[in-house]
Amino acid sequence: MNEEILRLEGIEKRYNPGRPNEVAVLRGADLTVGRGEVVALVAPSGAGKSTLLHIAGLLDTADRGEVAIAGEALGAASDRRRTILRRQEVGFVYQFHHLLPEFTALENIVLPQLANGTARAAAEERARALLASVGVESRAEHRPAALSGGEQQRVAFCRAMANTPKLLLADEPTGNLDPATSDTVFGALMSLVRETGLCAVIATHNLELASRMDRQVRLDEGRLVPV
Ligand SMILES: Nc1ncnc2c1ncn2[C@@H]1O[C@H](COP(=O)(O)OP(=O)(O)OP(=O)(O)O)[C@@H](O)[C@H]1O
Repeated sequence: MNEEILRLEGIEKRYNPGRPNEVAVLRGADLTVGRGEVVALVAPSGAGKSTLLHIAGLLDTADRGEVAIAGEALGAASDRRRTILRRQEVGFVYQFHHLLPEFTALENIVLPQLANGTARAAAEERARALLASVGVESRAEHRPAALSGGEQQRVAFCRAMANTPKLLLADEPTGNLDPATSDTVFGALMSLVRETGLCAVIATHNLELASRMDRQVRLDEGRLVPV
């Protein structure tokens, strides 16, 4: 395997522990993904895909188990360290774009870079290059509401890539698009990922899209098994 970018080991997660509505979602999930590798995460609705991605992306914590990003084990890391790593090394894409409605496409990609300490001119240059790489450079000055669903999602990919993360996590990134648009937009995402040599974990219900990734894993009773 290439350099290890993401390692999940023995991840356990319950919601509402000790209550009648307790649900043990993850029960010892293991996954290791290397640089340049794209893994499809497939599972029925409610199996825990979002929970797993949130833990992998340091948005949530596991009850047990270890998360390591780019070789750094985060079990004992401070909240501050987790926030820095999340901002610098992880990009997220969701089913719905979550772009800031009052800002243009360009600004939506510039802002995370400014928050990360990049100078404005460099941030704008990178944002324009990213938009061009997914074919929406002509939409740079539009606000999200003036973009089609497929364009919004491409801009969301660019935002996820804004700070040149090592790890991209995507939760049903084309789940809200019609099949033809989903296909084109997924193609744009894959080219962007391939060009940058990113490591990616992409949750999808779409088995055809899953088959276009390097390998597939399935969540089965809280554990990850190869497909
Ligand atoms: N904050 C929470 N509190 C209680 N239960 C939760 C919480 N978040 C998720 N769950 C439950 O945990 C289980 C896994 O949820 P999760 O969203 O991770 O699944 P998923 O595989 O991503 O589903 P989908 O494909 O429908 O998005 C579900 O049964 C869900 O109801």
